[in-house]
Amino acid sequence: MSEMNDPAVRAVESEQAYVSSLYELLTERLSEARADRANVLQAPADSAGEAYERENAAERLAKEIGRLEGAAKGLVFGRIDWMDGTALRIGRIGLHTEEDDLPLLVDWRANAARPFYEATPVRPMGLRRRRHLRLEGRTVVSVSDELLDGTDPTDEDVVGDGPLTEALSARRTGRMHAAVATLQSEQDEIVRSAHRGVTVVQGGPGTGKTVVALHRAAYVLYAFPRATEEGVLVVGPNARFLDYISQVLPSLGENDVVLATCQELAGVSADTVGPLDTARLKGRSDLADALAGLLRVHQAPAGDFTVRVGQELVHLSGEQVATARDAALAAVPGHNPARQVFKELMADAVTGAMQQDMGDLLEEIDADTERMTGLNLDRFTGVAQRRAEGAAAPGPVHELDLDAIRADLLDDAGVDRAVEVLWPRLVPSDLVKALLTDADALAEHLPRLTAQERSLLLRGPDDPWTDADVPLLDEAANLVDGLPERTYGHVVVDEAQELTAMQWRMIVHRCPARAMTLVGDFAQAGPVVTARDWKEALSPHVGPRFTLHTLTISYRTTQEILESVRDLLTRIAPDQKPTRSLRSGESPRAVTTPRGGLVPVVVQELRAQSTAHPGELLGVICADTRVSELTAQGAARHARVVPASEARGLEFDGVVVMDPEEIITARPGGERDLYVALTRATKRLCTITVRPA
Ligand SMILES: Nc1ncnc2c1ncn2[C@@H]1O[C@H](COP(=O)(O)OP(=O)(O)OP(=O)(O)O)[C@@H](O)[C@H]1O
Repeated sequence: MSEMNDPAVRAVESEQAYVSSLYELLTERLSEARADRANVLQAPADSAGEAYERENAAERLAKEIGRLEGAAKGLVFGRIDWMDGTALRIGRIGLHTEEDDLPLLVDWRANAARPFYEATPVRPMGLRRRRHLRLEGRTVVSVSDELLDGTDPTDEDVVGDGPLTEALSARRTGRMHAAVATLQSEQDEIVRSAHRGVTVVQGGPGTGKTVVALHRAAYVLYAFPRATEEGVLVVGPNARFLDYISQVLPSLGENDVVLATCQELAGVSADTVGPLDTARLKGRSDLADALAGLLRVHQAPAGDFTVRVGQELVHLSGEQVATARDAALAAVPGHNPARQVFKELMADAVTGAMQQDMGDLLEEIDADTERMTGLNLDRFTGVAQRRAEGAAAPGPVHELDLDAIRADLLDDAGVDRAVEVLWPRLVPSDLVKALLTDADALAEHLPRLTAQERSLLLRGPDDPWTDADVPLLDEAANLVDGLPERTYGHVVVDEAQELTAMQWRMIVHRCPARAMTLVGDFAQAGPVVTARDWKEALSPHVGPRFTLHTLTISYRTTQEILESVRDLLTRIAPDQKPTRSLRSGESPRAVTTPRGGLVPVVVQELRAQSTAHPGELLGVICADTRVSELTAQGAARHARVVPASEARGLEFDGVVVMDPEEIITARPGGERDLYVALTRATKRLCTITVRPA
């Protein structure tokens, strides 16, 4: 068959013409946006308002430019043909000509694109064919078709290897790529879900939880205007992981999503890692109650209030103070903002008391004068007349300028000192210190902990903050200064099984609408977490209001590797159904070595693998304490050296796991760390075990 008669070649050529026109349109849109931005920036601004408008317009256009640039790679990847002969191209963003409202390219998130992901031969949704296009740069290099209506292929169809197989067999690059062209229907269903509350996605290693989380973030931005307005946040377990996923959303044309670890959210840097037992305790929500309890001690717990105004001492009773306290607490969240309200209420109460005193005094004078002279002073001051005309109280002391007195009171240093005694201004970190450096405060506010547990929490005043202190500092900031400055319309949490109760509080404070997508796997939980399932983890924060989905097919870990970890999985998560894999590959290899030779054998294995499989991404996962030794011995020349505690979510073509026993014993829950380490490879796994002496 000559090339021209080859349906694959013809299909590529005809798609190329269409794809080229789409790229031309994209280039045109980009030039327009760039020119508009240049014009906006050059336009004169005659007032601050105009300058502000100009800045906003320039920012909007910069975002649009970023969106178009981000979508350029792999701009179009799909086409669906209906049985009636019409067709739609599916891509990372939508594009249409100005004259014509009909899109030349449909955004993958649009309803019209749904059949591309959902149609099957059993339920073709009106489709005859689904076509995948593979592009290199702007060139179409292959197409591959699936026929959905049961008809035989014609000369126009190119039925071949599925694009999923192709995507899965591609080499890993160390960065995750969008899976928008090959999202599977069980994944797509969650990504496109209309549910706006809390969606939980669980599934074994490599089942695409991260893929679902990130595509869901992009979908939410497209489909839910409130999320676009208020922003989307993606939380990941560490900087290494965030770096791994960082390109996915920009490649879907979404540059505005905030990616952060919990530490970054709190804006606190704490490089020290504290002991695990302590960290586990600090993750409990009892700590939030303790901080709130300690704070109440600083919010006018009891007592009266006396302040000097001019020559007068004005006194408010404990009861009046308590009324002001309760009203201030109800008025605004946060101790410091509520302090201002408290102060204002106290100023009101003081002026009220003065008014009362003055009224009593004047009435006494009136009565005395009238008794002694027969004169009615009210008549002379015109008060009686004003009263008759219906003027509002305050009656006889109308002449006192209460507003001025109140303003003076609010500015008065003496008043501030008196308020400070009842309701001191606080610094959030001081509140945490006040709790953790004082054995009595710990005993009073953490009655449910044992004395030994409390002693684990006790710290010196100058000890550095640890990573487990971060959520406490954030909680304190919330209690002291009020809600976080930045909140989001939708929050996505990856490796969500890793969050402690205190970290969940951080997330929930930033998501007032409680619209969240949470993905994770409790079989992979680290040692700090105490919850064992979603209900336990989430119910204190969102109650029973979450929907749970389970992904069942692994796209990373080969069937052989999954089988080799089956016993381990039964031990760490007896209730979990084993995952089935789409991939098969080599059987995992196990190498044993005497203890002394461990590191050289690992480095030798890495060297051998990197030579045998050039261009592939190789990782070596070891107990955390071994990272520097391995690096010093040259492991990093052949592979990425990953501490077991940071392997969650990552993937490599080949993985060498160094000394599984050491990973198990390195920290509590070490078998789960090992399970994570063993399930990171897409192709080959080698474990290097120490032979007993
Ligand atoms: N529909 C898909 N098309 C192409 N690749 C996919 C698809 N779904 C998942 N993958 C790939 O499978 C691999 C595993 O996916 P992902 O990291 O999302 O799994 P995970 O469930 O988050 O894994 P883990 O439990 O280890 O964190 C990734 O390389 C991802 O790109």
